[in-house]
Amino acid sequence: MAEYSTYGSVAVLQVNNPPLNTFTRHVLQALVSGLERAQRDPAVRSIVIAGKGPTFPAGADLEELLGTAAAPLLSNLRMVDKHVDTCQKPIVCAIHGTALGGGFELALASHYRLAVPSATLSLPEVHLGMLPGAGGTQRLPRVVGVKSAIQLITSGQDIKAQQALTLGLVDKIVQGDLLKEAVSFARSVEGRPLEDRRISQRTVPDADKVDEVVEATRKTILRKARGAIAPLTCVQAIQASVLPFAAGMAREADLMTYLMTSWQAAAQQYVFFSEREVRQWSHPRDKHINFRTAKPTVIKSVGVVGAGTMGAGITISLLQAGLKVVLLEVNKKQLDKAIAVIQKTLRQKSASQKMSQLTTTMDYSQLSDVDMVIEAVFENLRLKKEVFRKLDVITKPQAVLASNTSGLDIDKIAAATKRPDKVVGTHFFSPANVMRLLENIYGKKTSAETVATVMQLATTIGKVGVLVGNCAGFVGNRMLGPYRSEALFLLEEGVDPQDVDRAIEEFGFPMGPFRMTDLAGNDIGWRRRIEARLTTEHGPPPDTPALYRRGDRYCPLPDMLCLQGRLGQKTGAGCMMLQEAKDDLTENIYIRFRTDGSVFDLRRLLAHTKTLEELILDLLFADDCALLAHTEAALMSHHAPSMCNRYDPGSRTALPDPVVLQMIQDYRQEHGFKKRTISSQEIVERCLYSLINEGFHVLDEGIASRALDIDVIYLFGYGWPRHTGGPMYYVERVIGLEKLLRSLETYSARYPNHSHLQPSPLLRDMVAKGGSLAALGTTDSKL
Ligand SMILES: CCCCCCCC(=O)CC(=O)SCCNC(=O)CCNC(=O)[C@H](O)C(C)(C)COP(=O)(O)OP(=O)(O)OC[C@H]1O[C@@H](n2cnc3c(N)ncnc32)[C@H](O)[C@@H]1OP(=O)(O)O
Ligand SMILES: NC(=O)C1=CN([C@@H]2O[C@H](COP(=O)(O)OP(=O)(O)OC[C@H]3O[C@@H](n4cnc5c(N)ncnc54)[C@H](O)[C@@H]3O)[C@@H](O)[C@H]2O)C=CC1
Repeated sequence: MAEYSTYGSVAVLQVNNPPLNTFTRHVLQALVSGLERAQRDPAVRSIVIAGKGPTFPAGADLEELLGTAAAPLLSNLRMVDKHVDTCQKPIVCAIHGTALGGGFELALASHYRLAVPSATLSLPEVHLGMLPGAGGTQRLPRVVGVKSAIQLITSGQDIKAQQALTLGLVDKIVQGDLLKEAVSFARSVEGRPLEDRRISQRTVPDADKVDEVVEATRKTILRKARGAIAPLTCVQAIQASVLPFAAGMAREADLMTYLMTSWQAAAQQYVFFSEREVRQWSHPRDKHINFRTAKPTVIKSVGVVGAGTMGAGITISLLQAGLKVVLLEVNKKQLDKAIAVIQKTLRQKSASQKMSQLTTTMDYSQLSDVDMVIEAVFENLRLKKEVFRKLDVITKPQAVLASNTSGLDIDKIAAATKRPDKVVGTHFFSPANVMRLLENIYGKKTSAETVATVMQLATTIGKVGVLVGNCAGFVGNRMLGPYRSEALFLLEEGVDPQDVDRAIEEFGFPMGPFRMTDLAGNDIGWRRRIEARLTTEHGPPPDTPALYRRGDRYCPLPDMLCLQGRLGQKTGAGCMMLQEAKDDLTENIYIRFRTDGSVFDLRRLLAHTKTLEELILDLLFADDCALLAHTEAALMSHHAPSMCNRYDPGSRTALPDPVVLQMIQDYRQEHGFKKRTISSQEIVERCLYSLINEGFHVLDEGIASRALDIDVIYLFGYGWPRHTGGPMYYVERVIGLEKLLRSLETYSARYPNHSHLQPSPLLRDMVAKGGSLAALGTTDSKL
């Protein structure tokens, strides 16, 4: 637990609690005993504390901290802190690996800190809904000042050894044998006065600015982490660091108690464990196929097909993980643009050597040797099937073929090949090199080995892989459907897009549904609806009532906006919406043939073709002309105004657009909707409860095996506020299943034709029988 040894006058205490040397009460007890022994022994003149194996202690053991052992754990932790801080013999911490939370706090309580260059320090408690409650909020500001301490503690960010040296958090970076160096360092400081080495005795350097700093940070936190109590409570604790040390510690302890008993801390700790538990996947339809039984294929090289937004991001992710990539694109201009984006991003990450792992091509035969292909071409089933047919012929037989489709049928794509067992969905999220989620979709014939391979790929590239079943939209986008529909229905009834966004953002989402659509592009959903024959490029399908599709309520507002060229704010650089371009439709929508440079009005072309997708397909496969459709499609949206908001040139701030507001008002009038005042609570409930209700359907159908899979998808792919634990956790632990059911019953009685408000049978059943979401699923839960 804590091994004691002596090297002449130096006592060495090595924490030995593999794999992370976390502090359990027994580890802490052993540390206390070791410290007492060292203090008692007159032959010992200095002490070194280190971690055995791969790391210095990574903090308190969460399972103990959250369970019944919390009280003895905390009291032992305080005892260690006291022993260290008051010790009359110099204590040197020798840091390697990750000194996190209580581990870093122990180091701060010591007199000297040495670290290897690769060491990382941090106080990540805020991510667990807590604060650094072992003196971290009091000692860190005494070293780095209140301003930096607030920044480091409220972000929980990593501090690399070199940065720690600059900040004065470590005294020396050790290049060679850490323990040997620490012992000799300890020997060199024996007998020196210790008072100025005790951080607790120092004063905060920027104490006079504390109120100013706190006020400024509060505003940032309220904007960035709306609804989360831990960051603001951390600030309160840090604010107390200007008081005498003992008073500050007492304040820290009170605030820690408050946080530890809050529902948000429990929610965030659930997130921590769920993020890890999704790796322990099992096949929802056959529990014998799971992470233990299925062996992944080793992937060393990956082909990426399509160098658009997603292809470029996926390529960056793969290169950063050290994989070889062959990036294929049919449009030379697009390929060049992607290469520039990849180069720039890798350069920013100081990873230019990774570019040597990249081959770019327009020739499919270059994919003959890769271990796996990830397809990221346009979202069109016919095109994807065509691409997979080609890949099946060209790639080696054992290669895995994955599609990045955001919702198309994996089985249909697989059927285009002679290796459906090797076909799988790998749904990345935009920006693919930033977003942590990888939604992996197995088809009817996907083999266990293929599933294991893509789940392993997620880990290899630093993503959180979640295994889900195949259905339209899979888990994430399928649940988003009802949420978006309900947001639109709210517009019909009287609220403005900005009201909906505000309510959802106040709940904690970084962006409401309308700002999100503006950013992603309103045309994405439009194309999907056109493909699903819910609408056409010219308006509702013939003989279709304006407000209904297949018997269900439908809001055509987004289609109407698209028809007006209001496609949203694209994520591309320099993209902005110009007020003057609003009504300029024909100029934006065109396709240019490279052969003679002639420009065709897309609207006129469409009049002779079935769908926009089919037109693009025809052009892609035509030999006599190279299509600039992608560029033109981007152009279309670059120049078009946004769906619901106005963006001043150079700004991403959404402003209400009077033209859109007028259009919604006219629409209400035309369809006889009476404007009424709707509360933020109703907005949040109708949008989020309908999304969560769909989550119950998803569980019922076995598309997701566990509620935690859904939570992880929403937390890591859709910006669901982390402090609430995810949609399913939130509804069960905070709202209550019974309340959800009653609310859905009320809303569905009021809106009987909003089918997504009809409570799911699983929800009804669970309320009737008192079931719990945590109990559903396949693996043993830690919680
Ligand atoms: C007045 C009141 C006084 C209150 C005093 C409170 C004292 C405090 O200030 C409170 C604390 O210390 S809270 C803990 C702070 N430490 C952390 O948050 C570290 C969390 N861990 C990590 O970041 C990564 O695991 C890490 C970077 C360390 C390693 O990452 P890897 O990717 O290498 O490994 P993982 O897959 O994440 O982890 C391996 C297994 O270990 C489990 N685990 C990780 N951290 C744990 C921890 N702190 N406690 C218990 N289990 C932990 C993790 O779940 C995983 O388990 P399996 O999935 O079963 O393998
Ligand atoms: N953009 C997003 O936020 C997300 C998109 N997706 C999915 O990823 C896929 C790609 O989306 P984006 O990157 O946004 O599209 P995009 O339009 O930016 O890029 C598609 C690229 O594929 C290329 N392409 C077309 N046919 C090709 C072929 N036969 N061979 C090689 N390249 C070909 C195009 O020239 C274009 O560069 C779609 O299935 C989409 O639904 C998934 C998650 C998020």
